[in-house]
Amino acid sequence: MVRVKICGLTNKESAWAAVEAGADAIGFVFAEGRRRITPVLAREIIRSLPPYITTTGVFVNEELNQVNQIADFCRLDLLQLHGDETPEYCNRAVRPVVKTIHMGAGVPDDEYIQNRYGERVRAFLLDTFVAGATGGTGQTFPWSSVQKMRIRTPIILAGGLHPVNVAEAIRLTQPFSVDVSSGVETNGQKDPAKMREFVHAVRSCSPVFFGDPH
Ligand SMILES: O=C(O)c1ccccc1N[C@@H]1O[C@H](COP(=O)(O)O)[C@@H](O)[C@H]1O
Repeated sequence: MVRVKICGLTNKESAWAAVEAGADAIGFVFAEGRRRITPVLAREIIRSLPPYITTTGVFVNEELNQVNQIADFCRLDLLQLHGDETPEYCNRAVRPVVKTIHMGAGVPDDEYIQNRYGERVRAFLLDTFVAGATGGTGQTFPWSSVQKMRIRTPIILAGGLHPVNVAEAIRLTQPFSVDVSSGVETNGQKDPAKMREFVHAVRSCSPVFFGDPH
């Protein structure tokens, strides 16, 4: 079953709507941008959640002590790092790390990435490279490039997914999980109906893995 993470939640109502839509994981952005949330509010939301929902904090080139403090304060389960964080940085994080690979027109040097980060991260998140941005852009990248990659660590597919395109994205990339932010928003706010449609689309197409998913 392909897991679903809904990211960029900024208030309790939308976090609960994501959970009620069936998301396995939810994400809070602590980096600059319109979806930024304060640690105090994120902690309050996380404390209110039911069990078995994985909570993720999104950071971009943040000072490591600050990341670790926020992780402890909010009781985050995972850290999603979207900048130039090194393997050593990932090693010293107090929570398991999901490291983003920004996908451009071609296939990245995935063997190099796997060798550097593979032992230090829980998963790689593939997001679209957009000049001047670090994530949450709503832009897709060519999914066919994922088929050429030899990453052995679980892959989370992100970047411009929405309820209509996610089934095709899963078919082409066979990820462990998908991650969405812009594609379940209306006028910049999380839309409960779109979140439900997104989860439904993923559940309707998810194959059962018996092999080695990535
Ligand atoms: O959502 C943001 O504002 C954000 C800011 C900085 C880094 C990452 C961010 N979000 C992540 O970006 C991807 C793709 O989002 P989208 O679906 O294309 O809008 C996703 O993993 C978000 O977690």
